[in-house]
Amino acid sequence: MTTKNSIAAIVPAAGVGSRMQHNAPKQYIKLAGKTILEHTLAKLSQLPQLSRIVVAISDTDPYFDELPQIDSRVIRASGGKERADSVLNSLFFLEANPPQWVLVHDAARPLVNIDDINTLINECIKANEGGILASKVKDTIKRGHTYSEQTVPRDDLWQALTPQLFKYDELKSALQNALVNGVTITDEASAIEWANKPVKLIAGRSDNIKITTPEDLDLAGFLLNKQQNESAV
Ligand SMILES: Nc1ccn([C@@H]2O[C@H](COP(=O)(O)OP(=O)(O)OP(=O)(O)O)[C@@H](O)[C@H]2O)c(=O)n1
Ligand SMILES: C[C@](O)(CO)[C@H](O)COP(=O)(O)O
Repeated sequence: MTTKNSIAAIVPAAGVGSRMQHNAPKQYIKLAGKTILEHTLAKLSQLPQLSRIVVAISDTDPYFDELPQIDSRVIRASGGKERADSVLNSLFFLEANPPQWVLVHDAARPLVNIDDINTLINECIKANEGGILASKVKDTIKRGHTYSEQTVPRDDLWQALTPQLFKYDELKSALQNALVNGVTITDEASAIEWANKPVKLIAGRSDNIKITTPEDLDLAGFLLNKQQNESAV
């Protein structure tokens, strides 16, 4: 029996961080005194409406179990080959006692704003539709490889962020069907779109960056320190 409007978080944290070119997966890089994953989990622990926080971790990850416990709701699940596989594994992990909604948030996005997450949750539950945090594209976008072939009209272009919030049953079936059909899935919304279901776009702060390459670290470290100083006041 699924509790109405119950929400479980899923945190994909099983990547290797190849683009970061670091000797450990990027989610374990320390910024402002804690690992990126600890910062992200500390953010989600500020959401009382989350029943569980499932963290998808590689089975060969030697770091996660060494971290201090952030929140009693945090549970380790097995990651997968790709991000979508890690999310689907986490959905299967929850199937014995499924929530109504799942909030999927990248471990690599520790800067997320709590008010943005609450807005996403409130708007989606009010509309009874899934949705994502996204930020309007601010730059001119070009399509091409080594030469610009096209300037892409940007009036209705958004950059998808996380969290992404969807009904448990809808996301599980959409992800399974998309992956079985060989569809490239880089976020949960792309699976939901493939299933021809609506995805609400909720404007979120553009400093909710995904820490991906080395040049992201200085900015992320500065912003995490700033957030910690602000919350200490
Ligand atoms: N098989 C995977 C791959 C990625 N992720 C997670 O998905 C999030 C976003 O993915 P990305 O930024 O691409 O992380 P990596 O895959 O680790 O980075 P890279 O592509 O540079 O290897 C990260 O928190 C990452 O840990 C995951 O849980 N399982
Ligand atoms: C889910 C995501 O963060 C939305 O922008 C993005 O698609 C993850 O992509 P990645 O290549 O797995 O980092």
